[in-house]
Amino acid sequence: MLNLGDVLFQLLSEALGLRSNHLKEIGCLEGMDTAYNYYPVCPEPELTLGATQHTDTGFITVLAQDDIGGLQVLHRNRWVDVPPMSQGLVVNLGTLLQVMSNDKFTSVEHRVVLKGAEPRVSAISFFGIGYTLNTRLYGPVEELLSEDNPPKYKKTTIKDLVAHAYKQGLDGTSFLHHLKLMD
Ligand SMILES: O=C(O)CCC(=O)C(=O)O
Ligand SMILES: [Fe+2]
Repeated sequence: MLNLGDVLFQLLSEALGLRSNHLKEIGCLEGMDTAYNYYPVCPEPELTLGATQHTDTGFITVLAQDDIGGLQVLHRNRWVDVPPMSQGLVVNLGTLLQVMSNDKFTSVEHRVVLKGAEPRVSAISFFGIGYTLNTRLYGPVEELLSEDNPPKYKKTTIKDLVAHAYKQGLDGTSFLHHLKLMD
C-alpha cells in the first residue's frame, strides 16, 4: 500500500506542476491508517444510508469494496454509483489535499447506500490522518501561490484537522469552510 501511495503522490505532485517527490517530502506518505467498515444487513435500507455524504479528511484514501456495491460519488449534483471491480481500488482525494492544491484539486463528496440482502465490507487506507504526532503545518503549497493565486485556506496541523472533523461528524457539510480565508 505504501508503494502504491508513493506512486500516487508522485503523480499528484506532477499534476500540480511540482517536483515528483514534493508531496512525499512533506510527509504525505507518513501516517497511513487502515480501517475496515462493516455494514450489517438492514431491514429497511431505503430509509437510511451506510455512510452519509462527506469528504475524507486527509491527503488521499485508497478503498477496496467487496462485490455488494453501494459507494456513490457526487458528480455534477448527481449521485453516481462506483461499481465494485474485482481487485479494483478506488482513490479518493481528501480535504487536506484540496487545501494544499489551493482548490486546483477538488476532494470528492461520497456516501454509501445500503443494498439490503447481504452485509457489506470495505477496507480503507487513509493517508495522512493516522499521524497526529506530526506537528507540521499544512496549507496551500507555497510553490503554487502567486499574486494571481493567493492562498484560499489557512494552515493547519493534522491533529487539529482530525479533531475538527471528529467534532463536526459526518453531518453532510464540508469542513473546508473551517480553514477558508476570507476573500
Ligand atoms: O465503505 C465505503 O465504501 C466508503 C466508506 C467511507 O467513505 C469512509 O470510511 O470514509
Ligand atoms: Fe469516506
